[in-house]
Amino acid sequence: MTNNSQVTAATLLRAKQRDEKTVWLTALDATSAAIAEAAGAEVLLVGDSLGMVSLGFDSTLPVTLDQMIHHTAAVVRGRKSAWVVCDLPFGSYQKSPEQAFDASVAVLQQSGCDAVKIEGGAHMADTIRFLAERGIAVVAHIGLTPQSVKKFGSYGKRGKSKDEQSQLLRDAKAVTDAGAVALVLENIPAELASSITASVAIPTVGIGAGVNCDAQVLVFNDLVGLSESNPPFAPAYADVRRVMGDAISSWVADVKSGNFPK
Ligand SMILES: Nc1nc(=O)c2c([nH]1)NC[C@@H]1CN(c3ccc(C(=O)N[C@@H](CCC(=O)O)C(=O)O)cc3)CN21
Ligand SMILES: CC(C)C(=O)C(=O)O
Ligand SMILES: [Mg+2]
Repeated sequence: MTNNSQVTAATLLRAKQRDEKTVWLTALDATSAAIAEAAGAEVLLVGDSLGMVSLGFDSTLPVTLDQMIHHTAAVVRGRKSAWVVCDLPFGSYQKSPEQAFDASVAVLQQSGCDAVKIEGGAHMADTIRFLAERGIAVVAHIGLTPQSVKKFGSYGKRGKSKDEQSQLLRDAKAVTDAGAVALVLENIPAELASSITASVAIPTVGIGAGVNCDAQVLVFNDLVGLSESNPPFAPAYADVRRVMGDAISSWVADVKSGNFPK
């Protein structure tokens, strides 16, 4: 899937059916979108993790719908053919299907993105169905759901007990039946992610969920080594934080010593 045609939900479904991996990456703005897409990312997820990696919050809870729209519109301006998904932020969709519909309409109209993502399983199935029946592409997200960190108290692995594992399997089926077009599986055992992937028709997108998912996603800043620290499941493939720091400190030294401009 490396041509320039527009990526759609159907592209991702076809890839699952052909057993081809797809690559998702978060993007924050037009620059990160262009870099990610040029390097081969097929889906750009404007994750609410941007509240932590770009906006300096200590969780994703303070992120607002307007902030998500602002960043998503920039990502849309920076992409060429990638599918752009916007995380609906905490508080913008949990109250009712109608509230989720209004938030989705605002995001789709004001940013030009392609799909919305919501956290939650069986308890969000009515909302997913409400949106899907009205023509909205919805990505679901189960396992570790960071917007519930105040309830669970940590970002630890989910699906460790048998009970939790069967609940997550039920969640995956419920969001699939409700019409979700893809399903993010975050920080769950690889074997569980593997059985979920085999038991649902829609593509699964793993982050900390092992190799047997249909797609993988990471947070842009973690992947390039720009974050101060990474989750245990997110390896840094470069040390961009050091590269940037070195460039800036060389320039600072040149300014101080009168060697800039030359
Ligand atoms: N930069 C960044 N990358 C992410 O992947 C990310 C964010 N931010 N912000 C929102 C959430 C939070 N995420 C996290 C953060 C920490 C762990 C982590 O350290 N997990 C440990 C256990 C931690 C604990 O028990 O408190 C683990 O072993 O799973 C996992 C996911 C994933 N998401
Ligand atoms: C890591 C992905 C799945 C996410 O929800 C985010 O970046 O906010
Ligand atoms: Mg998120």
